[in-house]
Amino acid sequence: MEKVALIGSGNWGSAVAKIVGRNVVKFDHFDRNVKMWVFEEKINGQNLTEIINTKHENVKYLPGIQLPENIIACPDLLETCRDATMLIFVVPHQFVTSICKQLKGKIPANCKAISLIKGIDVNENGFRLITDMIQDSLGIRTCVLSGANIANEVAEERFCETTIGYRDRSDGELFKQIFHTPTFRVNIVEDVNGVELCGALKNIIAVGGGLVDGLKLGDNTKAAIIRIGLYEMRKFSQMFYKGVRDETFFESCGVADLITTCAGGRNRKVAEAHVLTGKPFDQLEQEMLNGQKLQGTSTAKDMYDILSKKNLCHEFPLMTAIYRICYENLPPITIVQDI
Ligand SMILES: NC(=O)c1ccc[n+]([C@@H]2O[C@H](COP(=O)([O-])OP(=O)(O)OC[C@H]3O[C@@H](n4cnc5c(N)ncnc54)[C@H](O)[C@@H]3O)[C@@H](O)[C@H]2O)c1
Ligand SMILES: O=P(O)(O)OC[C@H](O)CO
Repeated sequence: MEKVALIGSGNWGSAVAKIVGRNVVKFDHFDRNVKMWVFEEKINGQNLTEIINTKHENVKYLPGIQLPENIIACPDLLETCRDATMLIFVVPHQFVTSICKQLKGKIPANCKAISLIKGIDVNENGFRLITDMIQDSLGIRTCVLSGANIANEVAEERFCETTIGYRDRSDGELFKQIFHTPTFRVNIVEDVNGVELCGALKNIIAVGGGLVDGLKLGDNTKAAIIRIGLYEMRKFSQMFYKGVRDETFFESCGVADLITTCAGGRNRKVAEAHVLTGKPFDQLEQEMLNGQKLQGTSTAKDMYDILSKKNLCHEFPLMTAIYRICYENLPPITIVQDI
């Protein structure tokens, strides 16, 4: 019997909880109850976990969407994961290190994981993919899921696709069972690194998409940013991870996610507001996202740290320009002057 646990309950975590809660009851080999770890907070004096478990709605991060009653919100990370055999990591990437530290040695040996996180981990020793962090620190095989998946649209059951990257095909197929629905179509591919890098790097390009929207440069410019962005994403991925496949960039995790995120994502929205108001990104994140996290600016910084250390900035002019606009106060128009 497989037992699924969700680590995270933000906008995407809650949308995914709706899918997973409904899917596990369709198969005999899944336990029907799914615990979901919630980073506890008070909403009008009441714990968010209590609200989710009574109202069956995450009123802060996914308001208006009913969650299945077999999704059980839990404020204790170890309690959530203690007897799980399938872990779904769906938190902003900056929190993964601390979560893995807490889980080390505390989860069953037969556990498998999947990361729905779009970001990379950079420290003084270099950078790591989130799936590698989870796999190395917990000693469990880890897949990745990434695609053109704006959480609210997925939660409203509007048709879309997504991509699961696996190392072991049986893991890919098992995870597909808990995610695939007629309106959330899953394709599985044997390219964990490629799928994950697409999801992480597209957040930087989404900031670029928002900058050109704020500058009102029009659709041709936006298309150019998307094309150059896709080119730099593939170049970086294949430069650092030799097995990354060209075909992965044609999956939902690749070109489709880039289009969606440059059209309707949070990174795009906040970057546009940065141009229109002149306010810094961290202030706009606070003002506009109601506790949700922006990933694109911090990933742009992470990328710049990697590229500058390796003297490669000139090979990635778009990502470098986006970093400089976000962190060195360069005027937004330099996005089209420096590429
Ligand atoms: N929202 C989307 O449309 C979407 C879609 C696909 C992928 N993703 C990716 O999914 C991942 C999770 O994003 P999200 O949208 O679910 O989150 P979010 O930005 O909506 O919410 C932030 C979450 O972080 C939690 N949090 C705050 N402080 C914390 C701490 N110290 N430790 C642990 N958790 C803390 C909050 O409680 C909240 O659940 C990200 O990597 C994101 O890029 C998001
Ligand atoms: O809202 P964003 O910019 O974090 O993007 C959300 C998803 O990653 C789109 O697939």
